[in-house]
Amino acid sequence: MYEGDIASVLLTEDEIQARVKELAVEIASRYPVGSPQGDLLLVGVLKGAIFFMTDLSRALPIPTQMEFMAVSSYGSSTSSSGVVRILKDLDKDIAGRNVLIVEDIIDSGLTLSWLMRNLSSRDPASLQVVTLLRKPDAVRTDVEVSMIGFDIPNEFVVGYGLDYAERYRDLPYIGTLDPKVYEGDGGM
Ligand SMILES: O=P(O)(O)OC[C@H]1O[C@H](OP(=O)(O)OP(=O)(O)O)[C@H](O)[C@@H]1O
Ligand SMILES: Nc1nc2[nH]cnc2c(=O)[nH]1
Repeated sequence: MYEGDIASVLLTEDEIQARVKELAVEIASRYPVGSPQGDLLLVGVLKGAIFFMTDLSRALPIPTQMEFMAVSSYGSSTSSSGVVRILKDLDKDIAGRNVLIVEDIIDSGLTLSWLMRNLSSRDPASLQVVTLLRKPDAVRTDVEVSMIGFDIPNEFVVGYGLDYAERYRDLPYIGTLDPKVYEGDGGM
């Protein structure tokens, strides 16, 4: 699939799945079952986190509920516009709940720091973040992310939910794109 478009495989399907299971154990140890705040509420950030969210929720040995929010700051470019837009808001009130934001990637950190501010203002009992991937620039942002799948180099990656111009999300692994794909698009 996508013959010739992928320059290198950064994380194989097996590596991703093994790490997701480890993260699930870590998360379960942080949230006691039967807490007065009810089941842990996973807030998946669409569209990129879709596969991470579904794999993680099924690997978690504790009951969870799911909400989704769609935000966009990239459009069809490979760098953040810096302007975060809500494309779909949560369906439910999160006041008093234990909320875990499920992100696919933290790159500039703009999306996450905006999300943290936005969701904190809705008075959850607790608000934490798990991200599958983190890039070097994200380390400089003010948001504390305690659960990280992989620290990756500063390269534009696709697959396992991550797209370039809406393509490649359906790859089961994470890889880098051959420059020929975005040359001429003005995206990089
Ligand atoms: O740390 P940042 O530089 O803000 O980048 C991270 C965000 O960028 C991607 O979303 P995108 O806006 O591309 O939307 P998508 O998930 O629908 O592809 C990704 O899913 C993160 O949410
Ligand atoms: N597909 C994709 N989306 C991103 N959003 C922020 N960084 C990235 C990246 O490296 N790849």
